[in-house]
Amino acid sequence: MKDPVARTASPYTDPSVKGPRSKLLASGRSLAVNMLVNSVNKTGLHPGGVVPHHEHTELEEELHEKAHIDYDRVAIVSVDRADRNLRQIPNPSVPALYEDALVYETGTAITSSGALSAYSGKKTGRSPSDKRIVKEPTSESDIWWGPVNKPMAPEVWKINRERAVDYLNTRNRIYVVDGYAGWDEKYRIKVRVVCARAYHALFMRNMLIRPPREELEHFHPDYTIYNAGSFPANRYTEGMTSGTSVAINFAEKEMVILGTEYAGEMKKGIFTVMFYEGPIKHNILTLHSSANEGKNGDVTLFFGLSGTGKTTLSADPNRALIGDDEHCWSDRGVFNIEGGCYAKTIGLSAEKEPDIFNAIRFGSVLENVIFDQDTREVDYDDATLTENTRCAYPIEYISNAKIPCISNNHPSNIILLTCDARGVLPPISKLNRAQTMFHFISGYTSKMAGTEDGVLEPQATFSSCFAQPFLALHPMRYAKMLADKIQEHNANAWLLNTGWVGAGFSQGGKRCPLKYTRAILDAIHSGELAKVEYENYEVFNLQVPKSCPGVPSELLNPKTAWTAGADSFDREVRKLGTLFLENFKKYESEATEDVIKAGPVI
Ligand SMILES: Nc1ncnc2c1ncn2[C@@H]1O[C@H](COP(=O)(O)OP(=O)(O)O)[C@@H](O)[C@H]1O
Ligand SMILES: C=C(OP(=O)(O)O)C(=O)O
Ligand SMILES: [Mn+2]
Repeated sequence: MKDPVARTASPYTDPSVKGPRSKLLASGRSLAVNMLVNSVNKTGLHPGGVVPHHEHTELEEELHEKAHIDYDRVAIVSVDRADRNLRQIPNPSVPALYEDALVYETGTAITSSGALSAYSGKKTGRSPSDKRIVKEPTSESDIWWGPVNKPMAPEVWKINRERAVDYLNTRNRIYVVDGYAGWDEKYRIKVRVVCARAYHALFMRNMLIRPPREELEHFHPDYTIYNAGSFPANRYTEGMTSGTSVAINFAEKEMVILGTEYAGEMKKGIFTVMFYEGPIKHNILTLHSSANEGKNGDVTLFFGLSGTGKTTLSADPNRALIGDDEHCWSDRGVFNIEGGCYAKTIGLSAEKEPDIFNAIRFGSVLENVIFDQDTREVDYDDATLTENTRCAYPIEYISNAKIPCISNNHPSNIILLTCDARGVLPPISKLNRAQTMFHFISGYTSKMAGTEDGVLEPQATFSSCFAQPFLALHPMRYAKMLADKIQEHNANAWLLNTGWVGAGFSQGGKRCPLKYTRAILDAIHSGELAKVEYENYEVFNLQVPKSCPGVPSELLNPKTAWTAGADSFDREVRKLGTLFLENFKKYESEATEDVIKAGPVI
């Protein structure tokens, strides 16, 4: 008999739901072809939601009927773990999650290196415009309201929460994963994830810190995530602008996900919780950065938006990995928030990124990759489904990870990563205090295709603290904390452009080869780069080295590196400089004079 759990609402995860994908699967074509056609032909899907409207009405009626018959099940998910006909699987093992994912989630498979390959359906990146914070008295006056944190009325929260819980309760199997966020016991929060897909459960098992078995027995979560991502929000619910909704309620300490199966929403949701609780409760600074530690215990932080190189550059054979994405800086040092890494896999190769390549094995979750049906070899160059192909693995899969992921030392080097598709910012510049604050508050990068829904080509973006989509409080609050910490601990700061050199993306330049970026980092860590001669880079007034071991000197100054003509160079420099100045206007009233003056001069 067919297990009723397979009756999920998404044509991506259920062949019995009529949709483009199920028809293709029935036709017996290879997965790669199905995926290819499917990614092009999404016309059967409602533009705003995961499920075509005509398909979900029938399903919804059924769900409502069930909910009325057995309404007290709502409480089962939220309070009571007892099994009343419903299979709740608390903290399943990795093999058990593999088995369930393979049986109940169409398209899921084991790849040749032993990783679990899963598909997130229509959403293959985060949906920042569908993120909401519940407006309630305990957090209202602290939250930085605006385009990042849009308010959700408590009534709407209740509707969405109940919709998610009802949906989860109609599943024959739901998974409960418990873990910690934060390696420092003093500051960590206990997180519970309740979800319908084994893929999501394994993802969060990898990304949270895995408690010892005995600590799971009496685990009382601080925060609970209800992930009903394969079921949409009701677009007619007030305030819903699409079928996707990602909402956080700081008073209830809950998060509800509807209408997106992209697993990254969960980890970044917890990150927002840490951006809220860190400064408010503990006076610690939450950072969108990776971190690693040298043999002498010197810590480097790599701040940067998605795609700038946090994950890639923090995995360094000469340095112990503390974490690849989310950290806190307390008065005791730096700790990782997560128990795993979430690496981009597009273009991945064993030669260029051996640590990450070797981490893709049994227990790792590959997301939205294409693999050969016969050999199960993954084609990491295939972006058919998305540029944002990913792998989530436990941090101990990186052989030189530092476990516990915490350092009692304060950072010696602060690296602000940017991926400038204009080729205007130098590959490396040394920053003084004021420049560090200017660039941290500005948070410039070129957003590349992939991680966020709808971004298809490089877009100049300014994202304060290199973390705007995740900030809970006003950016200046974090910036001031950073300034104090840098001052107190006397850290060096650098601006490192992992983006285009020689010319911009639109003039046919190319991205700085990874080997040069790594050589720059080696020179920073060995202390050599601090000793070379520097020159001033006009307009931006950045100090750039005249030489760096392992890097062709002509690449170091964009003016000498530029191959597309002096006119276009001047134009691009001015354009980017102007964008910086315009963006900074909104912070001028709160920034000090020296920081305002540290920007470009045109
Ligand atoms: N010079 C470079 N430095 C860092 N990453 C680079 C460079 N050139 C290409 N890349 C690629 O850019 C991507 C950087 O992404 P990632 O490290 O995941 O960023 P983040 O963790 O900040 O989101 C990787 O796919 C990496 O292979
Ligand atoms: C998972 C993410 O992190 P990053 O791209 O910074 O690695 C994200 O931004 O969704
Ligand atoms: Mn990353």
